[in-house]
Amino acid sequence: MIKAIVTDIEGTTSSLSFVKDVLFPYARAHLPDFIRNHRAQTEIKPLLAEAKEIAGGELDEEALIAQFIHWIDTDQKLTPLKSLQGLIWQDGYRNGDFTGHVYEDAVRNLRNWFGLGYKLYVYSSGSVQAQKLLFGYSDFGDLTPIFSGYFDTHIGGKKEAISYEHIAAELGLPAEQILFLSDIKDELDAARQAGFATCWLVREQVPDAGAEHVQVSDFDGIHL
Ligand SMILES: CSCCC(=O)C(=O)COP(=O)(O)O
Ligand SMILES: [Mg+2]
Repeated sequence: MIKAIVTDIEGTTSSLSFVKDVLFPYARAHLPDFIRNHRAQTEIKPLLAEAKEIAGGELDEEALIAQFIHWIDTDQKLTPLKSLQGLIWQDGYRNGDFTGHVYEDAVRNLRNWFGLGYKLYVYSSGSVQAQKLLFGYSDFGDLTPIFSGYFDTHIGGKKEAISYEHIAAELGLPAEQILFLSDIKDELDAARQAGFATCWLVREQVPDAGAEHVQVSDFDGIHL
């Protein structure tokens, strides 16, 4: 019996296009000045140091900026990049440059499940701050009250079964009582390996006849 639902964001609650065509370009455009203006701040310094370590070289500031831009362009799910993006997007949301895209069917069903007593969580490669911003400044207003918690790459990569084991431990629930929603098969495979129930959102994809996961075209197809 499902007691909690953990949802991915990009491609699941929210469109790929919002992330790729709105969020990533905004971060790409503002990242150079953001680093130049905030490099000495206590919140930023460790992110820059971690990024340099991942890049594996003694990068000066401009080379580091170029490295970050390359990581954005190649959609790398690296924790310091994701944290930095969250900080940059904060201004965009607060200034009203954009609101967080969430599909209507996702909002309606998440609200319904919340009302029925299911615990709702988010697990995304985007930082916890970025997740809270997207749902806090969503097209449907502030959706954060319906969520009980958020997980990002600090708990581990989304294609690693151990990450889902850690999430189940944090939730204090047996894995089989947790439903994971995602648009990426490798993530669903990892969750299934950890014992989670899974559901594959195939909104903009062709369904895969051979897949082990339940496939739905939107949240209306999910039956708990
Ligand atoms: C949290 S909003 C930005 C989404 C993002 O940066 C990203 O990498 C999407 O990853 P997801 O795990 O939600 O597919
Ligand atoms: Mg996704």
